[in-house]
Amino acid sequence: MEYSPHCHSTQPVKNTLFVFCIMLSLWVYMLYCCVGYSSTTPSFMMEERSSRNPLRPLQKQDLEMFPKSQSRDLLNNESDADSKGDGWEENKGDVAYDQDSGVAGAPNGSETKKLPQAIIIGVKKGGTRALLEFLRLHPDIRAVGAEPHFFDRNYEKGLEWYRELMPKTEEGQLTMEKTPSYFVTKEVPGRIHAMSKDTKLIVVVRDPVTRAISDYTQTRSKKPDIPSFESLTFRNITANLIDTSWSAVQIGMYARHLEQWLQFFPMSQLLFVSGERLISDPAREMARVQHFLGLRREVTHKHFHFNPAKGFPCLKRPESNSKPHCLGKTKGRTHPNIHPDVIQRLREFYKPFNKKFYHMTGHDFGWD
Ligand SMILES: Nc1ncnc2c1ncn2[C@@H]1O[C@H](COP(=O)(O)OS(=O)(=O)O)[C@@H](OP(=O)(O)O)[C@H]1O
Repeated sequence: MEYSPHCHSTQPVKNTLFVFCIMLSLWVYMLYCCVGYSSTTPSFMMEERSSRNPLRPLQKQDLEMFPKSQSRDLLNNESDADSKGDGWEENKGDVAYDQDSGVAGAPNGSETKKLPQAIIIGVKKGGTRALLEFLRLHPDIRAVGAEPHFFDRNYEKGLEWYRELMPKTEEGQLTMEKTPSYFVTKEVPGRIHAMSKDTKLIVVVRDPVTRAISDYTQTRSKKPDIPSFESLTFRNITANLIDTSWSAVQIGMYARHLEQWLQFFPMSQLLFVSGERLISDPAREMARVQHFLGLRREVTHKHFHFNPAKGFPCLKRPESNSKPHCLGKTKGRTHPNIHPDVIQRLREFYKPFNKKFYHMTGHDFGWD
């Protein structure tokens, strides 16, 4: 056998090649792992979401619609529990009232998402949630449960973004939403008019003094250390000067805000619902609202059951024996006792605004 020097000289090359191959395999394996990990990241997010809502994967709009911090005004513009659509206390899992879930009345092919034809534009703490939930009993109304805040906080997202938030409707059904801050936001009337000059506007109004206390009570429930209602009410207590820059006071100057709306809409397109009567005689107030919306009177006294312990009407389904459904704990909070002199001073302050408001609307709400 012939000895080959060539054979000896190729051995180191083979070794180097072998090491190179192993390193290359390791490198490819590591690369594969990295790509594999990043592709699983979104599905982790979906899993987390789907454990809470098995019907729908996480969507971009879920992250954008209610940014964590919406706070602007330390004392009043805090993100409200109601913004998320704080519904009925006892109907968790009750599909009959849950229009957003897509479970009740499964959509058929003819359903589409439309921009709202009617909007509850205010006022904060007026009883807007109760009104929206009462309206949702009507078969010809579909409403988004959460407050979209499109015309005041999300306008730059565009009308398509807004339309996407709406529930699907069939021909002849009305689309609605409620965002109580619209009534007091200067830019909103013009923006709603630009969407549709025919939009019907509903305002639930309540005695401005009680409304201010309700507003303060809500803020204090989240920030217990805020100053007293009395001290926030006055700009200068010795001069007896009311602080009109405090939004709890400012929102109740209804006549001022209404003037802004009347620059864009005729009075006939606005309906003022009494927050007080929505509690004492909900069926009558609902008859007015349904008439204004051009709908059959479907929601009637049969749907309401007054709960004496809560002091509010709750909803019942006339056709069933199930327990009436009441609004959740964030509605009907106990108000703090306010010094009677401060109440009296606020009453004097609001008197001219109320008088003007009664005159403008042609309706005495009986707050004075
Ligand atoms: N049926 C029924 N059940 C419970 N609560 C009712 C009802 N009807 C009207 N109200 C009154 O609604 C007040 C809250 O108003 P809003 O829903 O407009 O508040 S919010 O602006 O959306 O946070 C809330 O105010 P507070 O009592 O001050 O909490 C209620 O008085």
